[in-house]
Amino acid sequence: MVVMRKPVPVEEAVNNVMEYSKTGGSEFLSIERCDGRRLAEPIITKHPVPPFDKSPYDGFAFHSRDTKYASTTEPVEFEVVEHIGAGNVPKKKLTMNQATRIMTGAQIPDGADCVAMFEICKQFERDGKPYISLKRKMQQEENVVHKGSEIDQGIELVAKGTVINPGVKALLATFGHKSVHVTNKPVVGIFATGTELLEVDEELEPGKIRNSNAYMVMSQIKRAGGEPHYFGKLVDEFESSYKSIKDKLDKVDFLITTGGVSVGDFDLMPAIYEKLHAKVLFNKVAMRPGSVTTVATVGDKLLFGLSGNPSACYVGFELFVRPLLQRFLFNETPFLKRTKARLAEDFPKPNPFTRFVRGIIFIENGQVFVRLAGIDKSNVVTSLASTNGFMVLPGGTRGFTKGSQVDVLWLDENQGQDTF
Ligand SMILES: Nc1nc2c(c(=O)[nH]1)N[C@H]1C(S)=C(S)[C@@H](COP(=O)(O)OP(=O)(O)OC[C@H]3O[C@@H](n4cnc5c(N)ncnc54)[C@H](O)[C@@H]3O)O[C@H]1N2
Ligand code: MOO
Ligand SMILES: [Mg+2]
Repeated sequence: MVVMRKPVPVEEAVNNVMEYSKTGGSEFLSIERCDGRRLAEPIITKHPVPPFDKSPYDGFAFHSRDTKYASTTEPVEFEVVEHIGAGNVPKKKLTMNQATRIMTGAQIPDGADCVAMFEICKQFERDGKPYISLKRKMQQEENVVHKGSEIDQGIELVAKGTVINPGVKALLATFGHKSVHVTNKPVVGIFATGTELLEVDEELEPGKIRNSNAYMVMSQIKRAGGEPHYFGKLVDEFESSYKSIKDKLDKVDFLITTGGVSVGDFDLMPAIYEKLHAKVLFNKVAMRPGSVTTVATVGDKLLFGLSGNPSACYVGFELFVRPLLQRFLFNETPFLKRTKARLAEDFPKPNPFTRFVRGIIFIENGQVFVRLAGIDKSNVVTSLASTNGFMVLPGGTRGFTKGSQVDVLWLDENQGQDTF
């Protein structure tokens, strides 16, 4: 007789799993190879930015007091005593009515407090020497970018756990990080269970299907910042499956199996958990799809028994595995981003359990909408390719009409949130 399982509310199940979360270690990577990884330490400014007073324009630097009486009728004249480009340091200290020809990004010479752009200066020569004249007053500090005006030294700019994007990269380079301290990727092992499974390069045979879950889950692991280790597929045979799973447990940070978690005669995972002396946190969640999702611990390792049905497997990963991987990577907002969206079509099915419908979230006229990505069945695989989020339809409802407001979870969004 099949033992009845007690469904746990999804939020309770997620929070229960998160109690077993752990953070990972860290490693150094070259600045060229750290894209998409997360910082293992904050970026703290090592020096002021900019590190010296500089010119924002190509023009002439001089002292503004010399322009006090400048006008269209009485232009002021400066002798140009030096010429510097960015990267060169001015050697001359300017005195009255002297100017330096200066390029964008070059250091302001001593004795100057402003820069006039080429466009407002008239250039000429007298006795073989370069001169300029100017018909307007300049303000003190006009067109000077001051040392530290962007940011001072010793300030935390980017928090630990932040994803290294091109902007973060610019800061790493600005402050001289040739190698970057990043969080380790969690190593996630995968077994796909099922005698019916063929490998991806095998021809179809009667009663068999190709193993899509393993490749889908590997890709989900990568998207969540982890490193997948695929250990192959297991036929539904107890001893060999038990042994393979036991052998690999201490080689990974997390272990995922797909299939074999329900109540079928060849669903071996419940018996395998028992023989492993695993503590089963739950084996039924009040949600669709993925109600059979099982999470267990063996020592300090978490085992995720995801459903064999592709859509259920996909949802189970995003709700239960992803936040743990994010936490491992020091992400302070490990849960999927949740916002409101309007249903772009009717969804007439009643919901005994909370439903996570694979959806396409889109924006039209500034409003967020969501529509079905395809057939809403646990055993389908075809709706997953266009899925970019889940509609969250609460249990105990009789369906939803077009235009209703529902919660959506965003899958491609890096900016998560700190609660489920
Ligand atoms: N009497 C009951 N039967 C079922 C229940 C139940 O409560 N009582 N739950 C149903 C629900 S809900 C789901 S979901 C499935 C879960 O099944 P399992 O997790 O045990 O998975 P399997 O039986 O191994 O396979 C189910 C289905 O998925 C296909 N599959 C498996 N692995 C893969 C793979 N790697 N790639 C692609 N497809 C895969 C498999 O061939 C089956 O068709 O149980 C219901 N039954
Ligand atoms: O676990 Mo099942 O996915 O509810 O169809
Ligand atoms: Mg089964």
